Amino acid sequence: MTEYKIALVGFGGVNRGFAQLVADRNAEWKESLGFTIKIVGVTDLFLGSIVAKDGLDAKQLVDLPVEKGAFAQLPGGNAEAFNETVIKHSGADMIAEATFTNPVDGEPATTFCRWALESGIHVVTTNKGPIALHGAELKDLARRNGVAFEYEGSVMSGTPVIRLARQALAGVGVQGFEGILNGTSNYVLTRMKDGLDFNDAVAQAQQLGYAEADPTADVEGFDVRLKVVILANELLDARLSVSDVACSGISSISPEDIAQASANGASWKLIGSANREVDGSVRASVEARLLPNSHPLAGISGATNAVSFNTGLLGAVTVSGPGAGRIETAFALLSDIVAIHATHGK
Ligand SMILES: NC(=O)c1ccc[n+]([C@@H]2O[C@H](COP(=O)([O-])OP(=O)(O)OC[C@H]3O[C@@H](n4cnc5c(N)ncnc54)[C@H](O)[C@@H]3O)[C@@H](O)[C@H]2O)c1
Ligand SMILES: N[C@@H](CCO)C(=O)O
Repeated sequence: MTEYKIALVGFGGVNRGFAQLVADRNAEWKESLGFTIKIVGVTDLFLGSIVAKDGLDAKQLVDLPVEKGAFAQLPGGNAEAFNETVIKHSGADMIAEATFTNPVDGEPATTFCRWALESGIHVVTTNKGPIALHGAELKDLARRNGVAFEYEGSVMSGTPVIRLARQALAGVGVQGFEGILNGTSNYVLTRMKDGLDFNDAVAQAQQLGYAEADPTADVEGFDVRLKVVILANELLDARLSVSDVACSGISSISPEDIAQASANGASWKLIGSANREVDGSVRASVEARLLPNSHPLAGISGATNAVSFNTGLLGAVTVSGPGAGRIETAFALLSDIVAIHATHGK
């Protein structure tokens, strides 16, 4: 029986959700997936860090209070976040990187991924920064070190998109895509339609664990821009940079705009898209669009996301499911580990 030793880097909503899955389902995974997970280290800027090569009690981790330096309350724990020690020296086979997404330079998460990959440690991550901004370098680093770099949760949370398109749609001829790729902004637009004020709707999305550390990234389209870059580079071989993608958000949409759209049988949606042009180049954008209610994306509500791939052989192929959420995104980490088990399993 395979037992994967994992270190959790960042212990906010997503990795705490992952610890919850481990606490609840490890025994079941032994039967259904052929492996179990042992958490051997955790590090978080706010909570501190802890290493236990014999394994930590996942339930105890889940129940840890969200207080500065809280890991010091556990035997062997420390109030300081010894990120490098936990990543390189906890004895982990893999790290689950889930610190905040930095849309400017992808740091410090990119450095955390490099430390792991250079040390021959697999990386699973839900963080969009390292992939959108340094994806080619990190994939190459993983390949050269014989380890995996998996990031299914970086787009549409636990809903399968990246591996689905990469594997199940291989050969179908993906020409482009358009989608609702941010849970927070779609939740905000939906709640505004119900009559809630913009700021209250954003606060609710934060409460529910959907929003970025700085929700400006959600409502101004920056988060979708990273996801468009990730999908375009992955599926259209586009080699796009963030600066190649024109980007605007939803913050200028007023309650009156939303009411008027409803009266006219239409809905405002934040749409990320990319398409291959006749000359082979890829054009991508993020913008709020007014969709008639007959449009397949118009009825996608709340934190649900959807992406429609324009393919040569099948026409439109649309995937819809949760776009954000702690447990939903923690599942993406599990799906990455399942993929690693299939390709690198012991
Ligand atoms: N929550 C979601 O629905 C969701 C969905 C998909 C992807 N993501 C991405 O997953 C990642 C984690 O999301 P989350 O909701 O858990 O965020 P979060 O803000 O709840 O947790 C992030 C944690 O990282 C820690 N951290 C920040 N800087 C650090 C550093 N330098 N060293 C160590 N720890 C550090 C913070 O203290 C915090 O506890 C983010 O990159 C986010 O964009 C989140
Ligand atoms: N803040 C992001 C998390 C998922 O990437 C969202 O709301 O979609």
